[in-house]
Amino acid sequence: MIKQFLDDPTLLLNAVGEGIYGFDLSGNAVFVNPAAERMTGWHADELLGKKIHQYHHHSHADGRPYPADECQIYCTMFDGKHRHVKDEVFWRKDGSCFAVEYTSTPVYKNNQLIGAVAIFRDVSKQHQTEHALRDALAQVNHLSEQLKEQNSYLIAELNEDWQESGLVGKSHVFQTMLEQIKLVSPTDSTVLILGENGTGKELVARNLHRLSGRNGQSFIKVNCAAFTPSLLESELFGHEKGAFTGAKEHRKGRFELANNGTIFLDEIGELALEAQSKLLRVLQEHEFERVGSSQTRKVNIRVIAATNRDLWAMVQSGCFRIDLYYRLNVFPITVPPLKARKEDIPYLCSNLIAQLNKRLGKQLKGLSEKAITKLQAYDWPGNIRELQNVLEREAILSKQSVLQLSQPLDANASANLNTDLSLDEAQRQHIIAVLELSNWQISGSQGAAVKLGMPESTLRSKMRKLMIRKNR
Ligand SMILES: Nc1ncnc2c1ncn2[C@@H]1O[C@H](COP(=O)(O)OP(=O)(O)OP(=O)(O)O)[C@@H](O)[C@H]1O
Repeated sequence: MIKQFLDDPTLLLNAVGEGIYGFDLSGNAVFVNPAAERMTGWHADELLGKKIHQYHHHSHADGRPYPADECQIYCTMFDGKHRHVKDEVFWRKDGSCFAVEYTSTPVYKNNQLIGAVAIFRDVSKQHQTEHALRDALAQVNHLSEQLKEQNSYLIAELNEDWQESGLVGKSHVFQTMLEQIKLVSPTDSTVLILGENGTGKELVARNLHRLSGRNGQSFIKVNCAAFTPSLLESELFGHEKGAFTGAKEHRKGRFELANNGTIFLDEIGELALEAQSKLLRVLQEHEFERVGSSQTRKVNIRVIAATNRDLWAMVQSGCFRIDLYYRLNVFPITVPPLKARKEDIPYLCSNLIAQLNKRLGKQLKGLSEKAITKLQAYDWPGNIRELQNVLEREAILSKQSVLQLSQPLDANASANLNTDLSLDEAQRQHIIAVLELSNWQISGSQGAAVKLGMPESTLRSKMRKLMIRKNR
């Protein structure tokens, strides 16, 4: 059996699936196997003894001529080196061509180069598959871009539902809080809103009022930390003319203004003990007197209070009246800090950026994925207010419509970074940033002077002093 193959080695060469051409040193065909015949359409007797480069290899795929002295197979016949070629075509007898991958190997007899053998494969199917794959990949990329755009559109749509409430968040903790709001808002119960600074306590209070039967009436806010104890009393209960120095006219207090509506006592933990007793009376009896008056007035109000303090600890240390504590703590709602609901950050950003676009007259599309990851890795001690500030800073500085967050998130870190700047230099940089934002327009409602809150003439003289000029 083996002997049969040894007697006629062409049996094996004729059986292989690859095309095989043998050449002598003049480039004439000395062997053509049946697979080569099938692939090219040229029969062996048409090629043997001829320079077959002219038959199957005369041009490149784009039609440019392929001179024989550049032919990689012929080169092997001259330099005796092996070659592996991938991006060429062979021409068929019918004038069409097909992509080939071939090797060109020198043939030696007694250490002397006597010719070359080219072994080739039709790789047009492989190329077609590769092209199809490349097309499919391009289509997938295109679709994924489209999806991303639609996704941000969907986020915006989603926020439309929330626009009225302003309360944005899908996280479990936040949804639980929204449920509580829905449950308690139609009642007249006193609500105590607890939570860190900037978490959205005021927004919750406004929504409690909006969803209540009192929503056609006033919502009156009092910031208990903003007044001295004596001023706060007149602020809450009003005063009569001449009740104290400076009381030139009688004035209604916030409780009277809130009659039939809602009063929101923000920062209730800052209330002085004396004011606490007076407040307790209103909450218990729904009545009070204006400062300087003995006339008792009755009001119908719903009370919502908020604090970022631990009121119970204040009760224990004697700074907060226990009876007032129990009066207020009827239905407590805790607003979660941002770090406890980081999955809400993309929704919040989408909403906050929409607000910034309106306010700053920008057309920001959103944040890059990297930026969102950066925001989610941060702990947000200042909560949503801090997030708002970061986005606003970035919106002012960014020249791109998709924010990348180039600035450090921690405002203290950025302040530290800037301590090296002189006051003039810090002013210079800020003015340039605002000018850039205003397209170097100084006057008008969209101009830099308005944004910087200074008269045009002051801005112009500052620009001269700080040598600020548009670089163009
Ligand atoms: N869920 C939310 N979605 C979108 N914006 C929010 C949300 N909660 C709060 N904000 C925004 O964050 C900012 C801070 O909210 P708010 O003033 O209600 O917080 P606060 O807890 O009352 O703060 P403070 O304790 O400092 O008074 C506001 O501009 C508010 O519109």
